[in-house]
Amino acid sequence: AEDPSTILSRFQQYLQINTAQPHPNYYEAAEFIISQAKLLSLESQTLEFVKGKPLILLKWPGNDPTLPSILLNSHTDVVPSEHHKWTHPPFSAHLDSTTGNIFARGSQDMKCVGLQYLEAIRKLKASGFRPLRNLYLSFLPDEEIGGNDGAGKFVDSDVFAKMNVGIVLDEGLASPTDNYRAFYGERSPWWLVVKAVGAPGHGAKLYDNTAMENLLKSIEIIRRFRAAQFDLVKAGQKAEGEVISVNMVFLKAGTPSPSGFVMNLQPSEAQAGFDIRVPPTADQASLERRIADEWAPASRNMTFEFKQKVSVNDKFGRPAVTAVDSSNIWWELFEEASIKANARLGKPEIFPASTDARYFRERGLPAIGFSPMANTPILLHDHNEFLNKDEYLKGIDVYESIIKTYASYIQYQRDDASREEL
Ligand code: MET
Ligand SMILES: [Zn+2]
Ligand SMILES: [Zn+2]
Repeated sequence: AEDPSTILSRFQQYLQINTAQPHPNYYEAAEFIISQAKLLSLESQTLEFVKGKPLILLKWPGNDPTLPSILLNSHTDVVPSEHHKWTHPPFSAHLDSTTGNIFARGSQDMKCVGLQYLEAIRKLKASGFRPLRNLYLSFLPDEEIGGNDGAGKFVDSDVFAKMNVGIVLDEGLASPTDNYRAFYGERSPWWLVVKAVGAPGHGAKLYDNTAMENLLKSIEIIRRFRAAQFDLVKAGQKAEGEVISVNMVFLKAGTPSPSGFVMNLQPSEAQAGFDIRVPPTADQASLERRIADEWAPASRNMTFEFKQKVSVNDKFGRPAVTAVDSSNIWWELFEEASIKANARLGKPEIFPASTDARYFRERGLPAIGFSPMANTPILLHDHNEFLNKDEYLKGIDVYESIIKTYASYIQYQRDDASREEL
């Protein structure tokens, strides 16, 4: 077997490529991935649906290419970081020799997963394994800024249609406990801007219907809603992914002046932005009504606009979730493979944020969110994001088991039923 330090140094190499938004070095990442693919004799292809945003597609052909394929997805971009607030620079991929923790932006979200797929394939190849069905790996751009130019374009492409994908694996979250976490759905992002207008006037005058007052009423109502949702989580009645979250992310109002803002003028416009995440089981229409009637009512001189509004339903009008019971053979195989790898899974969950998996589920494809990181604090998008080297190495074995199980599964007629209706 290969020396773990060689495996880890490849991970570090990938982490050292600065693919932070808003200017990810996509081409350097692409070059690295393609060079790794070559060493593994995988077919590779660069797709540039949007200029400057390359998508890398790798293929390990199966013995029976007519069977639905497996897609192992990851994204190459990462979120920005405040370098000076980190103990080790975010692109140093520093390996702490005492703890074995590897510090880097992307160590959890989600360069770990992208390379673990490749390392698992390396091991399978070394053992002489041959996949029965086609196995694809996609390394997508754009995830952290919405995915429209990455996953969005990919799922609409002819290339994707020809791949005949049967199951997608995408990212999950770290787990602070011994159990790994698996996700069968995710909350839909609704990015809402509410705007108030009102009569401008002297800063000393008390009068009704100012823009500020109108906006503040909305903010109060939204805060009450937020608190009620949060209470359900705090009381243990609902998981994080099962409530509607709403967080104010900006406030904008006032008349600028050289020294800051004009202090004796009540502005005629004010706005606030909210990041709302809606569970797939939520009543979308009722939330829409709530926004129009209570959060931004025309009667209070308010308007609203969505910067992003992803439907909670798939293209068939059903909640965009993947079945995690015996009706979904891919879920059963996933569980079976985890047991074989000695990986304990918690109860499947709704991912509280958003991933590219939504683009696949929206098309009715089953997708499982999974990042094998147990005993790990959740640090995605945080300072000092890290992954322990042993967790990383263990994750490779878990993927080895999953890929082997998926790629050797022979689809019997019995199991075709659930796919057929797709
Ligand atoms: N993954 C990021 C998030 O959940 C960006 C997704 S685009 C809505 O915020
Ligand atoms: Zn992220
Ligand atoms: Zn991610």
